[in-house]
Amino acid sequence: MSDATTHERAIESEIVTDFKDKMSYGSYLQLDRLLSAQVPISDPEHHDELLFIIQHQTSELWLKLMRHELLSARDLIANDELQVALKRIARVKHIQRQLTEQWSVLATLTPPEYAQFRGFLGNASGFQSYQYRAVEFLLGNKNAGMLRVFESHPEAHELLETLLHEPSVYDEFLRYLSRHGFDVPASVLERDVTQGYRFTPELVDTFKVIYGNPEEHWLAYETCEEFVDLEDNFQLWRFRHVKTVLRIIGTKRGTGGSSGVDFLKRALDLTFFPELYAVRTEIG
Ligand code: HEM
Ligand SMILES: N[C@@H](CC(=O)c1ccccc1NC=O)C(=O)O
Repeated sequence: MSDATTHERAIESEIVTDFKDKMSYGSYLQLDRLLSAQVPISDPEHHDELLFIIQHQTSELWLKLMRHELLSARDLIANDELQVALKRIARVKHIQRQLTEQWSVLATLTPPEYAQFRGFLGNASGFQSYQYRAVEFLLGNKNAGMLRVFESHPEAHELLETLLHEPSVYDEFLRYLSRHGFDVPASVLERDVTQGYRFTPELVDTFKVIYGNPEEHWLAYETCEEFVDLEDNFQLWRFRHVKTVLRIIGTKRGTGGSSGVDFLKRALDLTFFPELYAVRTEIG
């Protein structure tokens, strides 16, 4: 009998079923480990805590891939392989979209539901996400003070300490531009990369040259626009965070000790690539 008649798909005889001595889907992906890592702490267990845990764990997995891609993009730029770096950045932008879209799943958590298990979270907070901080450092939002919350987590502290002392993707792009004949002040090329990036007016003129003749500087021009996309996407994630927090806890203080939404909103004023925005005012 055909599948259409039985409404049941026949399992083909060649399909492999014996995994005693073979690698399987679950063993390759270490699913036993992955799927035993969701451990609610509310007592009695609250139905919605699993949503809360999985929302964070999936975010951390995407952040892991984002770190991987951004680190590679930065090193490719340093190696003058800008075209390949753009491929990495294209993937990062899709990851950012996933991260931003997934706020809608958590937004189904209502204030009374969250209030029933928030107390169990103690002082745990996303502020202590070392991967989020790693991504911010890679994009250039350096802040040595952020390392303090990782003093009791040596691996995270070391990772962030390393990234703090390394150039960001933007630092490497500016060095690339200098190697390729564009004017980049020595103060930028030799800057202390552990410090937050400072707006440099001379660079706006450099970007004016690129934006004034895209055909001639196509690769640099495309990279500038990709960077603006990265920042735009990052801000969209921050905005959705603020709005989700507002609808779930209003203006309560955060479990991490901050003022809450007001503190989060201040991040919306930060920019990774200030000259790429400043140049827009100068065009036309
Ligand atoms: C019910 C859901 C959530 C609430 C109420 C919430 C609330 C907050 C608050 C109030 C802060 C400020 C720090 C503090 O005092 O705690 C914060 C920071 C943060 N949260 Fe969330 N959050 C939620 C979900 C998430 C999720 C799903 C993620 C994804 C990983 C996340 C990532 C972060 C990050 C990275 C920070 C640091 C932001 C910064 O430094 O600007 N949060 N959150
Ligand atoms: N800061 C949140 C708590 C929170 O969202 C959270 C708690 C534990 C693990 C991750 C969290 N996510 C983001 O801040 C709050 O104040 O309710």
